[in-house]
Amino acid sequence: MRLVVDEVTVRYPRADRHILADASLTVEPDRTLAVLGPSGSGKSTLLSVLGGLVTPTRGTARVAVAEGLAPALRDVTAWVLQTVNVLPERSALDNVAVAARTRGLGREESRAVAADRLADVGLARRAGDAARVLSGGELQRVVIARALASARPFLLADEPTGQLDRATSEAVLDALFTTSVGAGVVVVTHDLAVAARCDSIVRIDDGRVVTA
Ligand SMILES: Nc1ncnc2c1ncn2[C@@H]1O[C@H](COP(=O)(O)OP(=O)(O)OP(=O)(O)O)[C@@H](O)[C@H]1O
Repeated sequence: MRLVVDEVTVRYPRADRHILADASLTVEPDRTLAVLGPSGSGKSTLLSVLGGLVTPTRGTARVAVAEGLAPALRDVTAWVLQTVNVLPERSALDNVAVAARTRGLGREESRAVAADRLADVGLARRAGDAARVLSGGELQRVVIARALASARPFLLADEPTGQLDRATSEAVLDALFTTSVGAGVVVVTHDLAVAARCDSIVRIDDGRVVTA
């Protein structure tokens, strides 16, 4: 299974310019891909196209499968966003279990999956703590555990280490890259050190995706 963006142009309603223009990209399973580019160049927009949240004005974005009916982009992607969308009063475990529930798992099974994924990112001992008492780096690992708990084949990470210092950022990236083995991972970043840890790097240049 691959994610394929084919000559996609995106122009937001009432915007006076194209954000993406004939952008093409393939996201491979089991590979990590960094997307670089200046602020406003369309990195998050490209990620939203890959996640099926933004429909291209022209061109296509789709899941390509070897045989059978291709699933929708939304059904094969999970998001690692910055931590604003964590429920602060709920425990780390509850926050992660929510994603397992969306897979149709029952309550107890979801909690068991959540506990496993929190252990994967090194947070087993914080599972019962309310999200609001966790540090920024810990919260970001909760967000990764939540994406992993949804068991989607592709992870879309938008500036996953944007607000973290170097050491914390390294720990978060370790969690992301070691636990996501088997998934295709797309990481939008400004940080060259983050990009250097990925299998390949592209840049958005004047609306197009170019190999960096
Ligand atoms: N829903 C929207 N409607 C109109 N314009 C939008 C919308 N979303 C983004 N834009 C505009 O599209 C451009 C690209 O935004 P995008 O968030 O994709 O860039 P980015 O490269 O991720 O930027 P940053 O690095 O600053 O997060 C910006 O000029 C932004 O204002």
